[in-house]
Amino acid sequence: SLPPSEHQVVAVAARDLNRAKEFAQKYNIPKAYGSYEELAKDPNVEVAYVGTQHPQHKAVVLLCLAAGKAVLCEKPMGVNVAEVREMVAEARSRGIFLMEAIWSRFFPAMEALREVLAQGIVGDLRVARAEFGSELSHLPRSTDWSQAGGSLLDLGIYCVQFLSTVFGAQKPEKVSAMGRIHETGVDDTVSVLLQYPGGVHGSFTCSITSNLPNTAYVIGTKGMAQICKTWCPTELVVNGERKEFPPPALGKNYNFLNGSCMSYEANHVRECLRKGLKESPVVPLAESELLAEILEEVRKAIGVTFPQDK
Ligand SMILES: NC(=O)C1=CN([C@@H]2O[C@H](COP(=O)(O)OP(=O)(O)OC[C@H]3O[C@@H](n4cnc5c(N)ncnc54)[C@H](OP(=O)(O)O)[C@@H]3O)[C@@H](O)[C@H]2O)C=CC1
Ligand SMILES: O=C1OC[C@@H](O)[C@H](O)[C@H]1O
Repeated sequence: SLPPSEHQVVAVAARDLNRAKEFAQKYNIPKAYGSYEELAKDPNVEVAYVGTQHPQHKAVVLLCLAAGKAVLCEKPMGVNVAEVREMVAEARSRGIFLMEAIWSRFFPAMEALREVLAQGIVGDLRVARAEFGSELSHLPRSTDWSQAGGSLLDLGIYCVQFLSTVFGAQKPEKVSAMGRIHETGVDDTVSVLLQYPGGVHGSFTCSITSNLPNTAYVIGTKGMAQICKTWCPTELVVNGERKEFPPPALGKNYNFLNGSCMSYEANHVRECLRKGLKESPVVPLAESELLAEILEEVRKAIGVTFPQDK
């Protein structure tokens, strides 16, 4: 969907060559590989987008960094803090660009919200809340404990990143949580309360079995700003005034809502690379580590561990 003079998908890899070929043929991608290693060696690949399931992110990210590729890795970048710190350290030591694909931050509605907050239109902040609950039984990975399933890492991260955006990537002073645990051992539904510096409160609920309203809002001394669809917002309401930001209409089908908006983060990565940046100012690596710390603290509070935590 982006100008070929700026973005070209030059290769795709899967653990199975036939599936990679099938995908390449469907999307007119010149090269298909039967392993991630082969893609990482391809000199035509400048940036690797890692879209494996959560536990496989780290291995593929490290592989691509070692091959000198800039990396855009899907959220959550790691299953736990240790994984994220390892990837961040590797990218920094090699001086190679790495970004966690928190695509929400590149939606025009989120950019508009950041502007509203910067201008003080809702006054001094007091409370922020986010929700992301979606019945995900159609996604086997969502309840697969071996694949670090559950709501926190998959959906809760969007809520935490929203609160972190609102509260300036500050570390919460206190976190308390309660969770409903799925029969497979993953977190099913989790509600979290966070106290940020200055006595301001953040809270969120995430769920893989309940369809929640999925709005996110921030309230200050002069009013309220609210976005629809916490993870892929196309609407911002500020003190009752609604503004729409329709997604690019590309006439294609996507597996997930507002899929055409992934182009926003791809454009951002290109801008960062053209400026010679080694990380994104919008999704800084230190903030990816902070998000992982918060998610891990919540998992500990509700008693959920994954195989990758050993
Ligand atoms: N930004 C967004 O809107 C979205 C982001 N995501 C994120 O993208 C990532 C992928 O999600 P999604 O596309 O739904 O995942 P899928 O279930 O489609 O799996 C993606 C790939 O992961 C690999 N994989 C699957 N199962 C295993 C396994 N057991 N062991 C090793 N590798 C495996 C496969 O790669 P191969 O082809 O090589 O076999 C598969 O193609 C997740 O981290 C998720 O958080 C997901 C949806 C939306
Ligand atoms: O990132 C995501 O956004 C949409 C959800 O349905 C999906 O499971 C999640 O990975």
